[in-house]
Amino acid sequence: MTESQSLIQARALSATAQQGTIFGPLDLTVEAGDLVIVHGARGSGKSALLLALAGRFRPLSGSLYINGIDAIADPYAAIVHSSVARLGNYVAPEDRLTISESIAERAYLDGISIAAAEDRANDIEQLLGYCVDRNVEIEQLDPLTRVVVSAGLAMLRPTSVVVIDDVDMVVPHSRQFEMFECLARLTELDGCAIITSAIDADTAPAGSIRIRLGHKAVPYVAAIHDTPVDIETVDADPDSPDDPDADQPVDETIITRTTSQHGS
Ligand SMILES: Nc1ncnc2c1ncn2[C@@H]1O[C@H](COP(=O)(O)OP(=O)(O)OP(=O)(O)O)[C@@H](O)[C@H]1O
Repeated sequence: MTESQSLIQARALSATAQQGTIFGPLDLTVEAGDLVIVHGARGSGKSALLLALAGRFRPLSGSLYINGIDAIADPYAAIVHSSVARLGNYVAPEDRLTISESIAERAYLDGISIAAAEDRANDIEQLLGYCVDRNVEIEQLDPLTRVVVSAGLAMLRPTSVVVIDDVDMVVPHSRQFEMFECLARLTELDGCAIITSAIDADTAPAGSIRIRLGHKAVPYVAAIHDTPVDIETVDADPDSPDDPDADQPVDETIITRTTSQHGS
């Protein structure tokens, strides 16, 4: 059953629909503490790839291990090790619930006690160094806090892989570096990995893995890079608006890792 200690190990992973390739093929290795940013144009397959890396997309070609479990042969065993914080229009915290109510709802859905969920919420707040008023409704939160709370709710049940789609949808560009830093810090809670999607990844913090998908969900020749790799060192300075992948071909899947240390 166990192929490696990596949280995710994908080889030649791809998904295809009648219309053509949705994403891939790609090789990817994700370790504990990794923040991954899947980016690309609308329709490039970001949501589908996030679903796949959470063990919730079928059919897939290639191989995919989540926490050492073969997610293609045994998806129900694999999804126990992953959690979805936000996915397209299908999964998202309910706007009109308060934080307290959201914690209780997520506890119920994840089969843990409310007391255990509240303890975890306290641990998360301690890790991040700030508290959120539990009586505030989700829709009243500022956009950055809303993304971080979404991730936190998905981590009330200890998990290895958290996916959170469209993180840049509501958070202004000027705060995206801070948002990614918060998400990177959250990975320290259990040594999990957080996999996000965004249109751009120019605010990716140092140490994160960027996966740029080709622009079209149609057949294309993908450049496959075995990761983690240091294809290039990227200036993760939040003041630098340049997309480090901007000069790369747009029809390829490109995986890069910034400098080797988080936050360095
Ligand atoms: N299960 C599926 N079966 C068939 N086609 C699919 C499936 N999932 C996604 N697709 C198609 O794959 C393409 C990529 O969709 P996806 O939603 O993953 O892209 P995206 O990059 O997340 O887009 P957006 O930025 O708009 O959220 C779309 O054309 C979509 O219709």
